[in-house]
Amino acid sequence: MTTETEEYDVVVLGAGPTGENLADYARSAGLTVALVESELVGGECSYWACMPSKALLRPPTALAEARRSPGARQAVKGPLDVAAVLAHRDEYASYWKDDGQAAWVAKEGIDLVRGHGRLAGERRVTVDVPGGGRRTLTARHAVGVCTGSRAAVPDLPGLAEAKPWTSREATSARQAPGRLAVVGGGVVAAEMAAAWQALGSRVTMLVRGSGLLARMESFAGELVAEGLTDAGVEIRTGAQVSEVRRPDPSGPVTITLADGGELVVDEVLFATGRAPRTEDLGLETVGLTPGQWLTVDDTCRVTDVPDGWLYAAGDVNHRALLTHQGKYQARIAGAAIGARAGGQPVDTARWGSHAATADIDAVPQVVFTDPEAASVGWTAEQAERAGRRIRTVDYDMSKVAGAGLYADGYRGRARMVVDLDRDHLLGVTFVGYGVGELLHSATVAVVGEVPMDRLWHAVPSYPTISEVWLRLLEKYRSTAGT
Ligand SMILES: Cc1cc2nc3c(=O)[nH]c(=O)nc-3n(C[C@H](O)[C@H](O)[C@H](O)COP(=O)(O)OP(=O)(O)OC[C@H]3O[C@@H](n4cnc5c(N)ncnc54)[C@H](O)[C@@H]3O)c2cc1C
Ligand SMILES: NC(=O)c1ccc[n+]([C@@H]2O[C@H](COP(=O)([O-])OP(=O)(O)OC[C@H]3O[C@@H](n4cnc5c(N)ncnc54)[C@H](O)[C@@H]3O)[C@@H](O)[C@H]2O)c1
Repeated sequence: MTTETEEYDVVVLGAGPTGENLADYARSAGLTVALVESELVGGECSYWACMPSKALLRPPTALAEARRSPGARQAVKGPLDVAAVLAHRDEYASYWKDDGQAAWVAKEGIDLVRGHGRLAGERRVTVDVPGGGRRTLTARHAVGVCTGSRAAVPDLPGLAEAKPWTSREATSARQAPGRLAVVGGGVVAAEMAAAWQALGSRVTMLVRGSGLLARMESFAGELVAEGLTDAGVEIRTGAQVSEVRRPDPSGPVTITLADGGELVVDEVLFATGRAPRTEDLGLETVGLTPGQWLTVDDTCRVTDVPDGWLYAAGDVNHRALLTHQGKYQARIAGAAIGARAGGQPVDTARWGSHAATADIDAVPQVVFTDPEAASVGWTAEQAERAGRRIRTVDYDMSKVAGAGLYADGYRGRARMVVDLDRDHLLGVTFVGYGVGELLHSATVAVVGEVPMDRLWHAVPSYPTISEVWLRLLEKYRSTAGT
């Protein structure tokens, strides 16, 4: 076993979107960087999450959009070409090969170290390299943990032996199962139910709560559920799975529910949340508990480790489990590491260059179902829980001229949450066709804390779906003081 020690300014564990960006920003600050990856450079997002899932969802949505447009509808003659969709997905997952991203890492002057990395005490990392052997890396300034998350599957009788799908199989499967059960009511569950129903499966969602997308405004889950039901998905709420059996490994799965009911399907997807990839990371060598999410300050420094050399960004710190937020944290942490290494001032004030702020107060998210659900910032309930004095304004998006032109029979709803004391928006939610691309306007308004009277002067183009902004603001002004 090799024990040679190699020294870098910064060692980054995990080359997902967060680790790649942290390495890049630390390198841009003039630091030497080693980036350690045990699977594929690009992480979950590139191969088993964002990219393949969106590649599966876009073609059915495009087809549905054509069918909602008179004239185009008549030109759509046949069904979805499932083989072509799956081929498109394979291309977007780079055929599960990371040559392109590894080449980018090399071009940026970052040293890629392949293998499983673990902390081995302060500023020290060991890497078990493929084919045997171990490398030891030390970091002069910082170690960044960007090891992401994995699917969390509950401990139910028979489940492990039944080999359920997780998000990995749901995004990489080569054919649609005849009958698919989806357990969970979050984003993965809703998106994957939409995708596989469109690709030919008969999908049943088993949701233990009362509806979908519980973290968004409740109308988001309701309208997305309506869309899924219209597409043929059966949604059972209040459905708690108690047991799963697959006696013949190549046969069907029997799911038993807590109320005694049974469901027989060809595959079952557990989309029941995420767990941190920290259980085999040597956390115990720096006084932390293996398997925990890593708590960080706003510069992404792990708070429970003295001397401020350990950073954690992306899913693993549990602040906002989204690629764009992991990359944002990486930009902030990379800049903070660079500034601290160079003895420069660090601006940790809210919205400062070294303080992640948006990942708590202004997280944008698009759920790529049909209709889409898009939100940024706080829901009315979150704002009220935080003790803010708010007013919510809702608008039926079907009344917007641009929405009617966009799709026949447009269905959708928008809400803005106004902070009455600070006079700006705390959150905005849009649900409807094509609203994903509308979301960034709301993100700018929330992050910029644009005063409501100034927002009035942000005139949306006619006739676009964005005109919903005008309608919301008109309603807000006409009901002022109510
Ligand atoms: C089905 C699905 C769809 C999604 N869709 C979206 C979307 O549309 N938009 C969006 O913003 N987010 C989406 N997400 C969330 C997004 O995938 C994650 O937020 C994102 O991947 C987190 O990036 P990360 O770099 O923190 O972690 P990851 O992408 O998980 O990368 C971590 C990397 O670390 C490596 N690693 C782990 N442990 C070690 C170790 N000990 N040594 C070396 N390497 C290690 C892993 O192999 C991996 O490559 C989706 C998630 C799922 C499951
Ligand atoms: N388009 C996007 O931005 C996108 C897409 C997919 C995933 N993601 C991100 O990935 C993360 C993971 O998504 P997710 O959907 O797996 O998690 P989630 O936390 O959003 O949803 C988990 C769901 O599973 C249910 N659940 C949890 N434990 C259960 C159990 N034991 N039995 C039955 N139901 C159970 C929860 O009630 C919830 O409905 C999210 O934070 C999400 O933001 C984002």
